[in-house]
Amino acid sequence: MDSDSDPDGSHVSATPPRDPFPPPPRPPQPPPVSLKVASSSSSHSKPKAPNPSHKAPTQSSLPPPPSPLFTNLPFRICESKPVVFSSSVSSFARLRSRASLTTSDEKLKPDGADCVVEPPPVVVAVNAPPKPVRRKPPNLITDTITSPPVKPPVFRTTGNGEGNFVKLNLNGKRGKKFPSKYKGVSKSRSSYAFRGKRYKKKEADGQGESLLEEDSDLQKQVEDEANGFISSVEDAILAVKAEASDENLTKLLNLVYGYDSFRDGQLQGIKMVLGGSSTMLVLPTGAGKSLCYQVPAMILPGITLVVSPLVSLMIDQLKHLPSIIKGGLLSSSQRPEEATETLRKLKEGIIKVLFVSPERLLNVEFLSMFRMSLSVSLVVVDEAHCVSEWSHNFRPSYMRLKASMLFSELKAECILAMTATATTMTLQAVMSALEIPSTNLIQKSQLRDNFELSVSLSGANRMKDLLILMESHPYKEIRSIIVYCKFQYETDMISKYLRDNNINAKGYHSGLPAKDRVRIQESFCSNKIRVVVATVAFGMGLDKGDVGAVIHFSVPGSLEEYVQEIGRAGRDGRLSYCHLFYDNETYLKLRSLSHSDGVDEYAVGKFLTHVFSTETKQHEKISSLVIESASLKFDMKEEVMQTILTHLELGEVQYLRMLPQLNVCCTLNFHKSSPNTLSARNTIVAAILKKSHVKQGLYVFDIPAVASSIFVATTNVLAEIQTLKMKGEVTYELKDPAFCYTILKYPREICSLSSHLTKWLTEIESCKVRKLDIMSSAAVAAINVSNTSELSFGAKQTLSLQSRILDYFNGDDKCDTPSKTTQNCAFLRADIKVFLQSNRQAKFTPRAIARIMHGVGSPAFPNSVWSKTHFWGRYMSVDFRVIMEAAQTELFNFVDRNAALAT
Ligand SMILES: Nc1ncnc2c1ncn2[C@@H]1O[C@H](COP(=O)(O)OP(=O)(O)OP(=O)(O)O)[C@@H](O)[C@H]1O
Repeated sequence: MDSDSDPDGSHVSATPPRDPFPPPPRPPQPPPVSLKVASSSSSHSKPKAPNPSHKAPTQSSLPPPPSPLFTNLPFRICESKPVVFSSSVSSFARLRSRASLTTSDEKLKPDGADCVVEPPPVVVAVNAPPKPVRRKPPNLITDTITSPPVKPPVFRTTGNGEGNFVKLNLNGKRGKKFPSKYKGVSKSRSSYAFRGKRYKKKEADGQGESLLEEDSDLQKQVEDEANGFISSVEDAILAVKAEASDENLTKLLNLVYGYDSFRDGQLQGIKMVLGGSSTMLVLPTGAGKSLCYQVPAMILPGITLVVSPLVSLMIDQLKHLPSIIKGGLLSSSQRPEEATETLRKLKEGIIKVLFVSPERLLNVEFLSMFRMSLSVSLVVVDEAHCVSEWSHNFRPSYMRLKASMLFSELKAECILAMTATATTMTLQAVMSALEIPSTNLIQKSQLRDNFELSVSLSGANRMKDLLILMESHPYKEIRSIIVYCKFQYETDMISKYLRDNNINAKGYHSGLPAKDRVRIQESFCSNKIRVVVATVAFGMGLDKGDVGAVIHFSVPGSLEEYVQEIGRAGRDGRLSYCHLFYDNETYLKLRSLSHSDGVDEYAVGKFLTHVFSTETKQHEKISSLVIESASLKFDMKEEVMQTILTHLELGEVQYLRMLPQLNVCCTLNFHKSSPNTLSARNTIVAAILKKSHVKQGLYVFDIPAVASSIFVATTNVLAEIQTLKMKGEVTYELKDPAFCYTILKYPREICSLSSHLTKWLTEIESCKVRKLDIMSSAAVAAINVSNTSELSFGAKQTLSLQSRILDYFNGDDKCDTPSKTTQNCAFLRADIKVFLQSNRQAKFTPRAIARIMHGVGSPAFPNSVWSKTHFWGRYMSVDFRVIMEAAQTELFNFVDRNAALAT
């Protein structure tokens, strides 16, 4: 970790916060002692009521904090003339030199005396008119005023620490001691340790005994404090159980989290859940949605299951659970021992909140465990927009989270779906899948109002523009910054460029080893790294309060993505800066990439024929589809095939049932007994011998085929060969990851099914493109805001983007936005003709040709091969559909010409 910090970084982290009246820090946590432990203890010393004078000063009780005005944007990003899409865009550097002429910047520094910012006159709350907001100043590195000391309340530990995360040893630091149960009471502990040293010396002086007594007094005091804390939490829980009043809930909140009041929407959500009503909760990023399931989890009798799309997100959420709530995690990427340990704790009733991936949740064994012995009070669907194919982040596995399944299989009593970014259409889809009545929607503004949003038009000099931005006020003073890019290579390139220019930056993307990613995130959170240059892989669920700026190096794929990413900034409520570099080339590149998941009816038909082709139409037979070869054969990405299969399982007709993914090809080597001897006493080995072919003395077979032939599950076959391996009888190797499924019903005709599926997938593809167009048009509109009224250019850009975002989330996102692609091109057809003639050996579809013309690879036409063609990416600016139509015509002509030549 040390290698990540450099002199620049340590300077950044050492600088005290600028704000003389900082918002209360995340309150200290109580000692990590579970309710279960507490209930066995009878001697509770009642806690002292937290002394109000010990609380951190709240915003309302203090003079208004200094805050910059909108007009303090450091530069005028662009003149208010319409954007012209050409490569010769105005450079940011030139724009900045124009900006330096505006004098207001100098006068209105963000740390300047008590200026209170009036909020922009835009409705930011759906249900409420805009209120004047007192903005907190941004987090800056040049702060010189130290914060007033904040005395922690008595029973809470300092910081949230590692909480449950460490106890479950999820960080993999095996061999390290678990932190002390009373780790939180750090002061007492350290003085205890110190005294331990003194004790040795004093012992010699004959004073050891009295010190020993003193130490045990301290230990007792710590234990009493912990017990007292638990006792008061238990009392507060009992009070809420008796009456879930605002007062009782607020008491519990204060006790466990140290917060004085609930934020907008929290109390409403908690009460709905406690009342057993399934609820859809839409609150902005950083609004505190997690609290809406954590508080009920303390009250409700059964387990709270939290379904999350990403393991990193789950780990983060587990880490942030208050220590009083015992949590656990189950995901498919876990080691078996970890999963076993979590399951044990679940069965013993130790775990109250279980984070689980959707795949794991729907695992047959998992479901049966719940059915048999565990009761689920609440199922939380986090990032619930993933349920809908109309969201920016659709996950096929989330499609399985249907209310019918959650209620019938898990016997869940209530569902809480949460998101910060969902359009009306997405919300409808989510609520319908989860059977949440429209009356149970709690929706607040989907955008916080502490962002200063800006956009500039950029071009070939984007890196330079970024550097200029980061070296100008206020960015140069901001302590923590995230720069979002679209491509992995950009993160390395830009972070290096920034480092070369003395900015402490690190690149982050999903291609990095997990331990490096964890290290970078930790270094960023502890301010050892100032700037993280990341792809979308960074930040989901990241709750670092003092991120002062988010910069988009490239246009995001949708307004949802933009809102999620800027949502990492200003989570402490302070004013934060979000700048977006818009460039036409990236927009076109992303638009092309939006077509990479598209499919044709022809390919879907071929795929379905394969899925439903079994020698004998045998029901309950386990079929498999080897991912790599199928992907090549049908020219479809793995996710697309998974989406189709999931639809076949969960659509109006259930054609099949998905089984866990598996490496299906097994190569077996017999070592001790001969294969025939073993098969005589083992039915699975007998079936293996029947279904294998022998290659160089090794038996090669398909696991699902063997399992089907003797009517057992694939897991039984795997378990058996594993047992034989333990006995030294065999060794084996597995390969070919595959989708496995059992057919329940054969479609009457493949044609109409493939046409129906293609229509659905094409709508999803168009939805993706439309989202990018809407994002792009919002950015361009902000660049083009006129600068005639008294509002500053920065304020106008903020207003422009805010209103676009809110309109989008509240309105009809199906409306068409004019595309910036060209609809025709004189040489297109002639070029396609030449392309076909020079690649006679390949079998193209119109889509494959359009992808090549757009410079987008696919499984059957990979970049590595096709980027060498002269036409690669040549028609990126021409609408994809226009190219497909031209390609179709030319393909027909090509076939006709060849047929004519042949006759
Ligand atoms: N009532 C409250 N008062 C003060 N702080 C709060 C309150 N509720 C939550 N918080 C704090 O707000 C921060 C953000 O909470 P949380 O991570 O739950 O947000 P979120 O809505 O899930 O955001 P995202 O959608 O971006 O993940 C946390 O640090 C949390 O402790």
